[in-house]
Amino acid sequence: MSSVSETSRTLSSLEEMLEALKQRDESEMPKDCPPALPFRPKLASRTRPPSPKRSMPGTPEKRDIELENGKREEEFKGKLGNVFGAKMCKEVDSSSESPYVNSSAQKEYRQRFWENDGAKLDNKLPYSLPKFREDEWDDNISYFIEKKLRVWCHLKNRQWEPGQVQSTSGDKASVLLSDGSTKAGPVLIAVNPFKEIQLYGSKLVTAYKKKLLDSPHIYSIAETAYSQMMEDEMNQSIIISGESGSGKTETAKSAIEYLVMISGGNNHVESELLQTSCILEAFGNAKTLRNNNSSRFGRLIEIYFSAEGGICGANVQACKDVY
Ligand SMILES: Nc1ncnc2c1ncn2[C@@H]1O[C@H](COP(=O)(O)OP(=O)(O)OP(=O)(O)O)[C@@H](O)[C@H]1O
Repeated sequence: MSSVSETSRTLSSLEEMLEALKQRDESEMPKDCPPALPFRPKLASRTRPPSPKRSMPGTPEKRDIELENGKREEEFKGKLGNVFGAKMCKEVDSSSESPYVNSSAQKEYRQRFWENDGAKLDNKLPYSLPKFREDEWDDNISYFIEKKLRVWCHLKNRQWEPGQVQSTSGDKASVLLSDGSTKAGPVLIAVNPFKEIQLYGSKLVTAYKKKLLDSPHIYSIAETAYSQMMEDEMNQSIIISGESGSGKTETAKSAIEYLVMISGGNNHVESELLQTSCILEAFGNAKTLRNNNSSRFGRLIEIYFSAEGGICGANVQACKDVY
């Protein structure tokens, strides 16, 4: 009985307090104040609304874009074609996440590293480190223009948009903004066979290297990347994506195997790469319903090649956990 009376006393005092607060709010509220907005219910699921920073570009028809110098300039559909508009872009802030960032601060850092430690380190290593090159930015730009490649531009409104470099002058480039679409290189769709198949090995490597075979294969993708790298002297990327257990790790190993074999068979680097893999897998793999040896982390593998096309080093980075 005593607990019931205690509860009713607490409730009534709470009600009194709420009433007092309500009266105070009403007395402070201006007479012509609009009614309060309806209560916004919480999202039922755990889905997050899209971040405005990552939102997709809007319609390319006619937009007002703030330029680097603070002026605003209208961008018209069809000024230089049907879908594109042209604008000037400057070198972007080095703190941003663009893969195309090549700010003066970064250049200075790499130059300092190379002058102080890089050269000493290079003498000790069994392979050569990639050298610092002053003209790296210019090289990239002329390559992008020639190949009509898209670049990501950081606009003044903090949005990223893809565009095509048209010309350069000094530290500025004239970029034709696109409607948000872009294209990638060749795409391979591979199905995990879940059994040993006779589709790998040195004979097939030779066949793909000599272009005797052109059927879809990870060797064919690796061959294209390698020959484009040698031809254009530009970095190439192979992105392997798919659901858990689809065979990404095994496919990556086949790509490395191919690159090692066609570049002169530097077994030293290959064995080190595979050993690194063992250590990473020991710490970062787990058995799941889909895969007995599932990598619970992403992997960025960089392979460095000499000008002659031989492998001279590699770098493996484990990225964030996968959920
Ligand atoms: N090309 C292949 N030939 C034969 N078996 C394969 C092949 N690719 C994958 N497998 C089999 O499928 C299993 C899962 O492959 P893998 O670990 O490469 O998948 P994954 O996509 O990396 O998975 P996760 O994202 O979970 O790490 C392998 O352990 C192997 O048994």
